[in-house]
Amino acid sequence: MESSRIAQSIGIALDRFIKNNQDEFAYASGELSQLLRDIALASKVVNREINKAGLIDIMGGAGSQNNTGDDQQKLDVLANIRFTRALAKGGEVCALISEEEESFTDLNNNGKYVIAIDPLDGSSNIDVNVSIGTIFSVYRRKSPIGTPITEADILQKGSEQVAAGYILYGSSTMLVYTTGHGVNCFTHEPSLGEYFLSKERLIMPEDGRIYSINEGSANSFSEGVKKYVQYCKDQKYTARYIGSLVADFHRNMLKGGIYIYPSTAKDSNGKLRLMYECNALAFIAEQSGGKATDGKNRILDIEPTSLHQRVPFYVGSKEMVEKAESLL
Ligand SMILES: O=P(O)(O)OC[C@H]1O[C@](O)(COP(=O)(O)O)[C@@H](O)[C@@H]1O
Ligand SMILES: [Mg+2]
Ligand SMILES: [Mg+2]
Repeated sequence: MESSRIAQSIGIALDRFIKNNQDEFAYASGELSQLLRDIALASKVVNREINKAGLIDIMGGAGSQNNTGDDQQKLDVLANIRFTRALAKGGEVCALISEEEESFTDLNNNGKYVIAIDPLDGSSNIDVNVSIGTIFSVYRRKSPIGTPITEADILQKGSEQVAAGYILYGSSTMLVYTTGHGVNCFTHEPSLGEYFLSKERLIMPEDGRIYSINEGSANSFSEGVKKYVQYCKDQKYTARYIGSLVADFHRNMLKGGIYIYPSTAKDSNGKLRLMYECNALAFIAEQSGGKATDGKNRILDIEPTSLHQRVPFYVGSKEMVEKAESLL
């Protein structure tokens, strides 16, 4: 009796869900389904390694820097290898843009999709056992199959995404994604080694009472940002900042809140990268009823000019983002 109740209580498995919803995909011919499965598989391998962090030698710096000047952590490099390998083997992806690689990587010339990925998000939290993540965006290639990858394939606006998602390696491991038909969340069941649907067509609260911003840089915030932070305090909102974008975003999407990484004196365009952090979360935010801008412009309308460009990021509950914009 007990096992059937547990079986009943566990939602539908990711594979089955992808299959059942395949017709919703643009160009539904199975490749995008396979690609999502490849990402899920790689995330399980990375998850297993993260769970053993501290026991196996994956803590600490890798002794190298990536092209946005961040010190690479061993797990940044390892996660990058795992996802690159899984997508190369899967065969659906022609080019991969990664935070950890200077330029894009050619994978399968007959692949129909281009992926932009932040293999490990929240690197500063790896060694201290705080939630971290992976972020990915999926685009259709523009150039004919079998021909060389072009700039048009690589530098696409966020509004061109056919799918986007993230994996949150937290108290439980979750895969959250959209293909433009709402946002669905899957939770990893360790003993079965499979993802199961835990939240379907998730809706972000229109308003909220949580604000997430690194006030350590407050001295270099613009007057508008200072005004909005003060407004949040006057409203007695709760300040929450994990320092892992995926984790802060996920909490605010469930509870209602706003995450802000503004331009600062140090980074006039903020810190976060358009192609493999902001576009994916902007797509998910909008698909769950939220909003994502750079303070003025819709993130998904920003024309990318380089692989690793940064943008100021205001994302979360619609009314909170609009309030922030009104004070900027
Ligand atoms: O320490 P800061 O300046 O607040 O920055 C934290 C932000 O930087 C990031 O760690 C950047 O991402 P990466 O770890 O992938 O480089 C975000 O996850 C996080 O929100
Ligand atoms: Mg990141
Ligand atoms: Mg990263």
